[in-house]
Amino acid sequence: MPSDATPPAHAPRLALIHTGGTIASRPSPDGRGLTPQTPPALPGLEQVQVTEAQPFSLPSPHMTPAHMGQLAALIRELAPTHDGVVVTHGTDTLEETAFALHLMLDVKVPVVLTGSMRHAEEISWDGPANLLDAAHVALHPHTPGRGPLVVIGGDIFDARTVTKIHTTAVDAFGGYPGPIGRIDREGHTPRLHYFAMPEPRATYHPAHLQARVEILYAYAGWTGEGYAEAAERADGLVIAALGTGNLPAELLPLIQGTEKPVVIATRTHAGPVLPVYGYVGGGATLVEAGAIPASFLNAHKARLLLLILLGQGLTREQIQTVFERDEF
Ligand SMILES: NC(=O)C[C@H](N)C(=O)O
Repeated sequence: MPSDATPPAHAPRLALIHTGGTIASRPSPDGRGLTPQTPPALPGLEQVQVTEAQPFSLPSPHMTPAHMGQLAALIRELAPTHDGVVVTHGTDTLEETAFALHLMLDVKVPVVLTGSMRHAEEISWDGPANLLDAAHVALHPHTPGRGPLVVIGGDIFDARTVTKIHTTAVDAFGGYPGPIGRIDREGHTPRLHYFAMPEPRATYHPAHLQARVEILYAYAGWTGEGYAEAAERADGLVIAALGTGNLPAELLPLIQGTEKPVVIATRTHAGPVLPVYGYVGGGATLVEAGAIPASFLNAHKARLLLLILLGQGLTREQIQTVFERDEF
């Protein structure tokens, strides 16, 4: 597979958007632990014209769908005058922002998200290398058409499948089936390989991101605690169910009695939700009761898809079709 970047005709223009996270963090002066303070500087790209923006500076557990919408709007504004966009972001919810952008953005230029696991005052500070990798990936001629990507530790991930798999390791990201590409450096020269072809994807234009979608997490012995309350106050539910999308028997009548969309994801870390089991609460009975299998999306990505589809005014049947046909 080709690996050398073709030099562009003009100086490449990169939009660098900072949103906070550990990549912008340091120990706070009051001794209370790390907080986002200073966005990281982009090292070693003298030939590139960089425009920086910082719409907000948050630890990523404070990110909301509204922030994701704000970020999408800013990227739409910057994309026409840039060749690539890099977003620095906390790693905790990075996959959610990446997937929300994947669903909402149809800009022509690459969008690459990155973060760091160690802060600027640590000996193993991984911010500069991740940022430089992300910039190289964003400006590489083989990147357009792949949707927003996540670059961490030299691995390049698709927004649909990437997930945080470790709380402290520098290689904190994975997901099934794994990276779609890899960036390394030979001296100062980036070497980039993609292992997958760009794939078509659907994009959505929700009128709002305010739908309330709650996630319930299944476990052995769950008899539906919390379900009725969540179904009452939310516009839709996602259940991180068991295995291929099964639940304890007590959940079946609850789902049968719910008009609002109920999406069944899995708490297992890889693989699709398939309605194969016919015992009470088995996936086949849940689908018969109207539940919607989440395909291979994890619960928090299924939640964002449902929230965006509700925000676009889709009916439960239309939502089911999107999930069934993997239109994301
Ligand atoms: N490594 C990180 O960025 C974690 C941090 N708590 C955040 O997501 O903002």
